Amino acid sequence: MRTEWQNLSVALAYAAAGFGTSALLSGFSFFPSPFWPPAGIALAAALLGGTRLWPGIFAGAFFVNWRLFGLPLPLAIAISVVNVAAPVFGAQLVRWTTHSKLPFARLRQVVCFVVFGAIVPACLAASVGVALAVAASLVPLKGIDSAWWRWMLSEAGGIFLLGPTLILWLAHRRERRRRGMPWEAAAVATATLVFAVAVFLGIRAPEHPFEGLPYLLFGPVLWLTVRCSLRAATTLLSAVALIAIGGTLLRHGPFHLLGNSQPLLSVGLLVVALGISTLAMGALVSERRAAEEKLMRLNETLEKRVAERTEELHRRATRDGLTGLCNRAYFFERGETMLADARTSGRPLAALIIDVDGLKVINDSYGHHMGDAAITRVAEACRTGLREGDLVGRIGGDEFAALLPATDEAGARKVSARIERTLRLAATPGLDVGASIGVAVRAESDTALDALLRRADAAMYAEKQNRPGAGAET
Ligand SMILES: Nc1nc2c(ncn2[C@@H]2O[C@H](COP(=O)(O)OP(=O)(O)OP(=O)(O)O)[C@@H](O)[C@H]2O)c(=O)[nH]1
Repeated sequence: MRTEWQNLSVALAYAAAGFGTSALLSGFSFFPSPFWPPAGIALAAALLGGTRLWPGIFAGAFFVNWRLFGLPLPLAIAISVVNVAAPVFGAQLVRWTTHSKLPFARLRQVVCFVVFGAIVPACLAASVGVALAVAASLVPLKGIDSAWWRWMLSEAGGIFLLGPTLILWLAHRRERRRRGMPWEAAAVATATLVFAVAVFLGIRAPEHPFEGLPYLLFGPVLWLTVRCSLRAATTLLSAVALIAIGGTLLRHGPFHLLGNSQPLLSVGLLVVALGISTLAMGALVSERRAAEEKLMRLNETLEKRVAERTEELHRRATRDGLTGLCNRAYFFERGETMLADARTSGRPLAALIIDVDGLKVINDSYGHHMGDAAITRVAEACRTGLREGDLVGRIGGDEFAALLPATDEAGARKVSARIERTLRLAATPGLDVGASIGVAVRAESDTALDALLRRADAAMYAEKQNRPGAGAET
């Protein structure tokens, strides 16, 4: 059902554009028309709808050729077939070569659109159309080349007049907006339209000061392309082109100064040149944005990796690889700070030295992996036995140290007992690990951590002497 409605819309749009064009151009010889906007409608339909919209294009073209131009039925059918075949073929070529219905994001796509979507269909339509017109004696043999150029340029002009604008509006692609952009677009578009009206409608041809004025239009149209959006730029281009056509038909505007007999073809050339420049510039802007976005994503990934690596390096520099506790260097670095804080505040600070019992025996009897497991178990017991805010580290092969802020000797002994109990509870068949723990508390004379730890070490040694035989069991 949707396809039928779309075909009907295409047919009506094509017929209305053909009707409007022929009404506008009634003062000119209409065959071939010097400007053909329905070609833009046909290309947009073929590009967005694919081959399924050919009946709509054919119906619109047939109405125009038969009823409006009054061509004999066979010629009307033949030219309508050309009117369908050229855009459908061109659109298929564009889709094959760009893999897109919206071929304006890359410069390569724009080149494909210009060549396959505009030049190829325009040349195809002009060649077959003029041949048919000559065969039907509508165009004299000696006027074949001018008819061909006129037909070709009118198709190409029609395509650039409406094609990209229709495609961009009908594709419903959401465009990224910048703050303030609508105001900027409105201001530039209004100024440009006023300028176009002044140049093409305001001044009659003989009084026109300068035939090059229309080329100033490149500025604002390209401005909109770069600063706002391609859709805004092509819409402005379509509006300016309609003003230029209207003014030129009324014998106003600068193109009558050129002394050529086909001023509308000059309008057509202007529209084609403006259209190609706008699409090319739009593609360059879109490519630059895509590159910037890619760079931003790369940057984010890189920053994430650097943060991860930094964290990893910090972990390796400060942590013991086997137990995950602070390593010796980091324990001393943080421990000195804790001692300094305790000295400043006058609060107690307790130190524990925890030494694994009989690790050598475990290693020798059961292998180093069991020795490692014993070390890990003691580390785990220390971790669970301590509070948050305490500091614990592995400062030697089988030796751990802990600093307990705001803790006196009695408190430290409780912690020591807790660690020993945890170790006893963790005993498993095959691995019974014990540890000797020495306790010391900060003295006023302790200016460095070493002194405090040495006293705790001596206490641990004394403890170890009292409980010989700690080690492994099977
Ligand atoms: N498996 C393993 N063994 C280690 C590691 N670091 C040190 N050791 C070993 O631990 C043992 C420590 O020996 P000692 O200082 O005599 O201590 P011990 O055997 O526990 O004896 P006591 O402390 O008197 O109970 C040595 O054999 C070291 O090789 C380690 O990371 N893994």
